[in-house]
Amino acid sequence: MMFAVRMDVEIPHDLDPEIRADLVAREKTYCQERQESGEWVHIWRCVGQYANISVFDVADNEALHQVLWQLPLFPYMRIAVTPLAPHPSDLTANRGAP
Ligand SMILES: O=C(O)CC1=CCC(=O)O1
Repeated sequence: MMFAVRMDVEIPHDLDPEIRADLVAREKTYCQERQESGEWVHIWRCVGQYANISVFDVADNEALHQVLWQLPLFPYMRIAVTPLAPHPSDLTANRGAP
């Protein structure tokens, strides 16, 4: 199943800089591991915002929940999930269809 996920990050300004740097570094490693596994298909920066829009390809709702729940920055994020379905006008998805 495909999902679009918007993540808005709000790290408290008074968080210890070392803890902040560690969280951000672990977030990057985690994100790149999930990209390697094929679950995290896209990540795009929302220009001018500490936010991203990502696309996930996972088995089901529970699998997505587990991926998101384990984000190191999860406690500092607002997350909005949109389930995706093929669009009837998508040439790549409908090649060969009548
Ligand atoms: O910078 C962000 O948008 C938060 C984030 C999610 C995965 C990652 O590497 O950073």
